[in-house]
Amino acid sequence: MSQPSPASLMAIKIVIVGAGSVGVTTAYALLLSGLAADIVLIDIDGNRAQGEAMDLSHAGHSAQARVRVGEYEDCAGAAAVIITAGVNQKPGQTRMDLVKTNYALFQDVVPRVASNAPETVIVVATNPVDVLTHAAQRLSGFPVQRVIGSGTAMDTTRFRHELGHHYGVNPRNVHAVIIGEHGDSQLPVWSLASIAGMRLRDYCAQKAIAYDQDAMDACSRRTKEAAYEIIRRKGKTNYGVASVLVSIIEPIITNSDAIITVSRVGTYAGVADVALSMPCKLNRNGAHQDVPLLLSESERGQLRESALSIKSFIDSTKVEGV
Ligand SMILES: NC(=O)C1=CN([C@@H]2O[C@H](COP(=O)(O)OP(=O)(O)OC[C@H]3O[C@@H](n4cnc5c(N)ncnc54)[C@H](O)[C@@H]3O)[C@@H](O)[C@H]2O)C=CC1
Ligand SMILES: CC(=O)C(=O)O
Repeated sequence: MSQPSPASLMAIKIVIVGAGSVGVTTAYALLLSGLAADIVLIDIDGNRAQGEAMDLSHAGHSAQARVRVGEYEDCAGAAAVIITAGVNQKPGQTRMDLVKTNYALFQDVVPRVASNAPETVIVVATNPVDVLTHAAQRLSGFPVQRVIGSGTAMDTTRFRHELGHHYGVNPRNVHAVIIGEHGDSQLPVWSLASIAGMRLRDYCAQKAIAYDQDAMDACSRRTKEAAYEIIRRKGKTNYGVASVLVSIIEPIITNSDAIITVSRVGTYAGVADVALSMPCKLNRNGAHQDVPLLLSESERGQLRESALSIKSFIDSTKVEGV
């Protein structure tokens, strides 16, 4: 697969549905990345979106790149459509508390995206992201690989940050993933976590330091609770997710086969027709699960619990006939 030239990158259009906090921070990060020439914001509050687009336009560092307000017809020809529209958590709420409101919104938004951009890749950020990734796939009728939830890419970033801080290494050089739900039933894959090609216990042995299980548990606990802690203090999260969304968009645009933990519809630990996060290969055709992750028995059990939990919320949206 060939990489697009800088000239063809400049023809790339990305649409962001939802010009709230996550949407505009993502537009800003995308603009500064230089990956897209045409960034289109769609929001029910057209006036505010217009103001955001005007402000963002002045932040571009390329005369060719622009940010503008659009309608659903502008999704035509987009390399990806990112959906960030919807209510966010208030302090103390879980992501699943948002399901009813945001599912209803997806019933309106997704068919309009899909009918105008039948070849695009949909990237879902709205919470609860796994349930809504499943909804977006069903409502769009797209193949599963072309509907991606940002999923635990966010949690994996936080987890690597925690481990990198603990071991004193750059988080980019920590190979460790969070899988399952982008939410309370997520799980760290300790059996595969490594630094410098060594599993964590071997890394500690080689460094002649103790492997501290309590410290590791604290890293995964802080990862799981990060959004709650941030929302308790500032009412929302936006910078981390914007950066993660750009890292998901980049391999779609550049067709570069990056491996990222994103959410996708599939069968996981024996639970069929559910969306959750596993490491996927990302390219212009979406997210591909080529190789099943080698999990320990207990990790597989936890993954099944996570899948069943998400599935129960997916089923609740079906029961209500929405
Ligand atoms: N996946 C992740 O890691 C993260 C997900 N989120 C989620 O992203 C979503 C958005 O969060 P924020 O940007 O903070 O909320 P926000 O309230 O700042 O923005 C939401 C935007 O959606 C727009 N909107 C509402 N209904 C719409 C419709 N029918 N069509 C088009 N636009 C519509 C609103 O006008 C508003 O501009 C929430 O569900 C939140 O939980 C937030 C942070 C991280
Ligand atoms: C809000 C949310 O889902 C997050 O920051 O992880």
